[in-house]
Amino acid sequence: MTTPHSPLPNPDVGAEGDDVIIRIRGLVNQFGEQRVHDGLDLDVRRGEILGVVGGSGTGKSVMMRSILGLRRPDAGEIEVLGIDARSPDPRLRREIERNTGVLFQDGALFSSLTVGENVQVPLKEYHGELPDSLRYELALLKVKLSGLPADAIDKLPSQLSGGMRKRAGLARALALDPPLLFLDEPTAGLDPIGAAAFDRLIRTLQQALGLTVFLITHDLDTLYAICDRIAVLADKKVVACAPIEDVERLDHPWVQEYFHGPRARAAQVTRARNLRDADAAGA
Ligand SMILES: Nc1ncnc2c1ncn2[C@@H]1O[C@H](COP(=O)(O)OP(=O)(O)OP(=O)(O)O)[C@@H](O)[C@H]1O
Repeated sequence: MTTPHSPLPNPDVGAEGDDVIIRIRGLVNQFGEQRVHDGLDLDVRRGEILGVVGGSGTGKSVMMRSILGLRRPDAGEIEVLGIDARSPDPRLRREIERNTGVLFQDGALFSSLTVGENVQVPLKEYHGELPDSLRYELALLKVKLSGLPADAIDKLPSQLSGGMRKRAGLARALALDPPLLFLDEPTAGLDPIGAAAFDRLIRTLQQALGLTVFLITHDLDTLYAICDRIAVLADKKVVACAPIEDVERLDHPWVQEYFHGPRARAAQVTRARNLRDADAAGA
């Protein structure tokens, strides 16, 4: 699959032997006259953090919604954990839902519920048989796992900072121990230190829990710090899906502008420094 600009096609698609957890083929999404995706292919491998980038309006969120079954595509195939995401069968839909955690951009917490009650929403839906005290304990575990202090569990979202609300959203996304985690702009609105801490948290949780992470971001620091591969959306398709070092070299105008501007250089310097520090700490 090549594009007029792309010497680096989406090389993994169809590769033999990969443990693919999300498989998209020929995806088409259209709103009226506007075609957002036109024959988009993508494989997400088990255990990776896949960063999804692309200009504004290129259809990153629409792709995520299609994978989650929140939008029915106009054409194409999507398999999540081997299940057809387009299936109207509610049991299959539920199976996908039970195995995926989602952190939406705004956290999407219920404002009238405490953090603990928010985290317990999916637990109640899928494990209604559990006693209240155990559900509370499970919620507390997820709250702590997400890096919040234990007393945050009884607070309302409005009593938390933006960064803490993201962590509360993450705690809820992890409530059912899903193997697959979707993050939509997780560091948007955080200051650089808060964003770096959130990146580290995602990496730590991904490694500790063996998660596969589908991460939409504009944040170059996040891409350099924690993503195993980057999928680039442009021209209504995924024009490349590869480690960042390979994507940087892609001969595509948007990629060149994005990965070779001043912000990208700053992110590269930060990564080089972090790698050096990590080497020194390991030496
Ligand atoms: N429900 C809808 N009805 C009509 N058009 C829509 C709808 N949802 C998305 N679109 C259009 O689809 C295109 C892709 O939207 P999407 O939100 O996926 O972009 P994005 O890549 O996530 O952008 P951003 O980086 O700005 O968040 C946009 O032009 C948007 O206006």
